[in-house]
Amino acid sequence: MIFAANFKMNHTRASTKAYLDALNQKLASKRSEDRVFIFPPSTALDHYDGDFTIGAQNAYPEKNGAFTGEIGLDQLDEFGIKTILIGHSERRDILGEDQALIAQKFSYFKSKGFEIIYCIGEALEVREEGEDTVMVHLLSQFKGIDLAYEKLIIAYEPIWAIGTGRSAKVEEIASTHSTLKKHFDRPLLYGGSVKPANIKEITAIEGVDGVLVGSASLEVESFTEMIFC
Ligand SMILES: O=C[C@H](O)COP(=O)(O)O
Repeated sequence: MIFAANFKMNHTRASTKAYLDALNQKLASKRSEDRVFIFPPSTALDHYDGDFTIGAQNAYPEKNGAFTGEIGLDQLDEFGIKTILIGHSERRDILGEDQALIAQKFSYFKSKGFEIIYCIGEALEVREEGEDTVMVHLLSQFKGIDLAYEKLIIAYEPIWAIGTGRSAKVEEIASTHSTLKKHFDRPLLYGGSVKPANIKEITAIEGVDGVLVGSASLEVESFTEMIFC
């Protein structure tokens, strides 16, 4: 099982270090087959020792250059970062990343051998049109994405469940994951209001290979409670 924490625009260098120190103490008894990823803000990227993988929430698909406000490969290399989130709905909807840029990022970081957690998800109005419409939308988000890439992990995150405290229903997750998995043979995470109260039922669903957690990962106690569920 994969447990990934996306801090989004939360935590600092200091609080991330404190979080990871506390996490390390708890991971000693982690199931060996489980993997833990932490995606802190870019300002907190650094070399950290521990049984977890640190990843970048975002980066520009260039080594370096005139890209004001961005970080690129050079800045990730400095801290040995080789894992990245791409396609998160907040990058798509708030930061305006279109599929062309997302695919460009995917191709670039794939060419550099990065492990990629690639995010897809639909808005409520798409979900309300039914499963067939949802699937057409989700599959459209794979345009330009190599689904056979061996370092690819996919995260299905219904946008209407993100940050709402209400995850998708078990049957919705089961059905969507089952259909998606007909299109690729890669780990598939669920994200969208995962928390200690629902982690057991969500990770028990066939086709769920892990979770990508936002709000409920911000406190180390909550995140580790889910890892040891
Ligand atoms: O990347 C994490 C997802 O956006 C889920 O966020 P959430 O757990 O706060 O709903």
